[in-house]
Amino acid sequence: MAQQETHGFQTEVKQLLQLMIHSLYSNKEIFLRELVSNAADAADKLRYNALTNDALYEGDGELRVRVSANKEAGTVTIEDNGIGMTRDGVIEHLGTIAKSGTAEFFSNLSGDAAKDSQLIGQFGVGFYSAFIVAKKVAVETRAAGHAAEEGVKWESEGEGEFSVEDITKKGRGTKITLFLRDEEKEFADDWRLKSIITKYSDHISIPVEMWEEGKPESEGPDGEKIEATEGEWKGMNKATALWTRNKSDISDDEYNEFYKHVSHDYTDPLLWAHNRVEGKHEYTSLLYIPSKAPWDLWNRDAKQGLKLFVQRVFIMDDAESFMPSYLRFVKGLIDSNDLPLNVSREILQDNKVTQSMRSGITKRVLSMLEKLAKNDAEKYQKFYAEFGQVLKEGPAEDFANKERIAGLLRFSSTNEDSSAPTTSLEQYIERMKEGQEKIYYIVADSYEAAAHSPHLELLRKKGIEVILMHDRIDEWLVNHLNEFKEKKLHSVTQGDLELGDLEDKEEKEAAEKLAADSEALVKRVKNVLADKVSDVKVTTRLTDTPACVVTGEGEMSSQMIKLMEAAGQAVPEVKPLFEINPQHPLMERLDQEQDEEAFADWANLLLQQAQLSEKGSLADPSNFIKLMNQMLVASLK
Ligand SMILES: Nc1ncnc2c1ncn2[C@@H]1O[C@H](COP(=O)(O)OP(=O)(O)OP(=O)(O)O)[C@@H](O)[C@H]1O
Repeated sequence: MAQQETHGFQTEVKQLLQLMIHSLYSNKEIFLRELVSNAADAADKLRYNALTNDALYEGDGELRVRVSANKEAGTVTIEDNGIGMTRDGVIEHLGTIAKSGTAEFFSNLSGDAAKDSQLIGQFGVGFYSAFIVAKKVAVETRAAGHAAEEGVKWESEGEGEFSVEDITKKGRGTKITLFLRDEEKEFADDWRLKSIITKYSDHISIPVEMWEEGKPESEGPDGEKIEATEGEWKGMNKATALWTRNKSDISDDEYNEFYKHVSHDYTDPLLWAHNRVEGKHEYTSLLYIPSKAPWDLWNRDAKQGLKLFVQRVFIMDDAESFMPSYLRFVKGLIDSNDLPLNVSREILQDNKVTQSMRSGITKRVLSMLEKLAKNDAEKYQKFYAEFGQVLKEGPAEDFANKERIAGLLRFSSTNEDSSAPTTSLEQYIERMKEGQEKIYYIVADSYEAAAHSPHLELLRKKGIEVILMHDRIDEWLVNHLNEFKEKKLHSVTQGDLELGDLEDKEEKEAAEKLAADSEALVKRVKNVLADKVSDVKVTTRLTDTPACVVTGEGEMSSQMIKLMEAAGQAVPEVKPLFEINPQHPLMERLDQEQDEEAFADWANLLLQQAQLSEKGSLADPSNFIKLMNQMLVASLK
């Protein structure tokens, strides 16, 4: 059945090909890194499958990849004896992109080559990068364990379609031939290929070989005879698994290249930690923090996790059981000596060894970040800008490490004039006023809304710092983070301000006197707003604003209500507490209003104003405008 078929590429593949050719031209040589990387993965997969079926080796267990060039023909060939592909595999893997969220990713590209090339790099170009330099690519492959006649040849010019055809291929594995574009013929050169391989492939754990021509018999400098040598395939790389080597023998470049191999990322990592752990469980971990967030960081179905090896044998990609979700940006691998070689995802899920390793690895990442924050604040800021939001999921997810995670968080604060998150809770505590016992914070929709909130008036006047939270996740965060270093976190928009010793005796007395003097006003306001508010009180937090609304301690905050409403959830009606500032001219004016109807209008207007400032919207905006206009007309008379 030597049938040849033509297939169309999945739309996203066409887009990827287009974009790649146009945006990665300044970094063409990566095609070799990607293809050698795939060959090494194919060798890993074969080894894994052969664990339970030794026959797959077909008598050839020396896995390697060979790279060669043909100058006359203008071709480069990369050939491996790894797992190979079946006909169905070829059509699936070399015709589609299997990552979830791919279509969405492509719809977000801007069309600006420079910007898109960054994104494409993060997306991972893989096999298709062959078309950066090739006008045509031929893949001949045969899956391990299948008959020689079950080989397949895939061919494409990288435009809309590709063909597949049955062939006979004696050797197992995959041979990829690149027919170079005229302007890329420089790559069909052994020296050029060799220099790229040495740059990119030292960390690859199987030999990457090139053909070395034999030399005829010759004469040495003293006339002695030098024997002829035969041509042979020679390894160009160290070919030992990088993580098994001594740290001191591994260069930064090698760590960087290895990162690109395991992560399919395109940029250098920000940071890594390589450790051999001994004791109850033995394992090696090589953990990387990327410098850029991947495109699918927020995609629920995105693959995450570490590459898992057991006694140096590759077991699986994306082993998610070793890392909590709030550290899902960490890439790298672990190599365990304690897990069985036939371990599966299911077994990993509730396994004592996994749990103990997970706890060790989590702590390792946290200390890596703590060290970075301490030693290189600038680099930490870079990290935080990419992954801070994810880290904020930590306190809710990982109770045992709550305090350490909280220590890694950064916020905007009234201590700074910028929205940049640079304040740590530790710094906040260091700057706390004498007598201050709580960490004050506010959560709002934006930095501006938080920084300009009337709830901060008194605190600002007293020089008390407030943490300004304005990320979507912050409300969720403070729901799970009640204290840090034994200091309670206290919302300035909920319940009493609770200034404790920050208020001196005279202030307290003055406040009590004001409250007593305003009793009548409070009562009148309560009367007219009875069905709209839970209570009316004299404020302790305002100085320049006539009134504000707050929610009670333990009640749902207005920010939480907003989030739930936005998510389309039913929210129980919570009546706010209305706080008035009797010293404000508007309140003084209200106090003197004799006409009860006008008084009610004023009170309603002030309540709606306070709600608008708190929520950014009103349930009945036209009523607000009507009242407002009514007042304006009255003032014109
Ligand atoms: N030399 C090879 N031998 C066997 N299978 C291969 C080989 N090269 C590619 N494949 C198959 O094709 C798939 C797609 O490869 P491709 O390089 O496009 O993506 P990837 O390696 O899965 O991920 P990424 O795009 O992030 O590099 C691989 O997952 C693998 O199944």
